[in-house]
Amino acid sequence: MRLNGEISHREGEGEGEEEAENEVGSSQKVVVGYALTSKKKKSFLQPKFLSFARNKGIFFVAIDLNKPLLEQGPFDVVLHKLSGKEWREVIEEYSEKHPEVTILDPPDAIQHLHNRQSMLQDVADLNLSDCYGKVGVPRQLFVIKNPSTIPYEITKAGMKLPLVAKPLVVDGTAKSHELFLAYDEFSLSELEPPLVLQEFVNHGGLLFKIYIVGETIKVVRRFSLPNISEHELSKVDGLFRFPRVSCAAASADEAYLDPTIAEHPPRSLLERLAGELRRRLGLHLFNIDMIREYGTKNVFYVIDINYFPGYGKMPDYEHVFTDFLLSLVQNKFKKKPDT
Ligand SMILES: O=P(O)(O)O[C@@H]1[C@@H](O)[C@H](OP(=O)(O)O)[C@@H](OP(=O)(O)O)[C@@H](O)[C@H]1OP(=O)(O)O
Ligand SMILES: Nc1ncnc2c1ncn2[C@@H]1O[C@H](COP(=O)(O)OP(=O)(O)O)[C@@H](O)[C@H]1O
Ligand SMILES: [Mg+2]
Ligand SMILES: [Mg+2]
Repeated sequence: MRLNGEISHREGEGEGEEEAENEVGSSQKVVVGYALTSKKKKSFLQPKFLSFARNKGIFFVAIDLNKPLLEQGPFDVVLHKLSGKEWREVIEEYSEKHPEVTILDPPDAIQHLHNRQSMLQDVADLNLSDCYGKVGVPRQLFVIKNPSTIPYEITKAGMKLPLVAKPLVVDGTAKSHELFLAYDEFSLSELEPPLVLQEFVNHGGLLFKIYIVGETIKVVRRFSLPNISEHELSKVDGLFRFPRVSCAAASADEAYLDPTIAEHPPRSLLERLAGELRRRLGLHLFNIDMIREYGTKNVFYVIDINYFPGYGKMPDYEHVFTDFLLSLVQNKFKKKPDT
């Protein structure tokens, strides 16, 4: 946290700084260095968010990727979502030299979500169930090399068709979102490993996106793939690629839906799941794609976890994010030994 006069270059320098002090009633400021793609910057650093944050004394400063990070700042927080080993090394070196700066989030924790096997392992290990419901992971099989063994492996594992085939690696490229529905096990050998094959779970065509920002949880509904009946399964064979059916445009929050399908997961279950995942994953910023097994009251499956997702689409994100950033820095301030 910076006190008056310590600020170097920052986003919108000088604009509204006076208001910031009047508004915030303090001369404390928080400087957040960010390294984001231009797409992410556009969707996340919306003008309304920047001005709201500035009025709370939070300033966003673009990290210059053409200059050494160690020569930039000073920052209270570094917020990043860039791919590649080189960037990971830059952030790791910076974090070692600046333990006082909060890195959102540590690269090795983010890396955990770049593989669809390690991504869901913590949920599987949790085996979360209480009087409010149960959270698991669909049965899945990982295919690392030879696709010709898939039919045998599927049968041996007793996996139920249809299956969803997903690239094992999630690296922000469009390829990592190329998903297929397989109605028979033989067509799967056409796919290119490494893959994860997940049992398709009927869920009434609705998915819950559980956004996590530190301790805050926000749930939104999105349309999803429709149920697949036994009859359809008996008549259809083959492999079908499908688009990103649950993207932001597929919001179901305003739609009239069957309450047994659309009722949000119990809050207590979400609090436990979010708390456990925050701790085990070591992440502050992620969302969880969760589905309710069709016909059950509260049997849920986590099918995807995303690092630093599209918070710009999350209701009230300006307030949630600024409160989160302030709490991060204030908690750090409290922990500082009296100097
Ligand atoms: O994988 P999903 O469920 O579509 O969520 C995406 C995803 O997190 C995506 O990141 P990446 O996997 O392409 O790196 C996000 O893109 P941005 O980082 O550019 O925002 C999407 O925003 C996520 O969508 P959503 O926020 O609806 O979960
Ligand atoms: N096991 C599954 N059962 C039913 N539908 C699924 C399953 N896995 C994925 N889907 C559907 O496919 C969509 C994308 O899958 P997901 O694992 O979230 O990949 P991505 O990272 O590309 O979002 C989900 O939003 C959901 O509609
Ligand atoms: Mg998803
Ligand atoms: Mg995803």
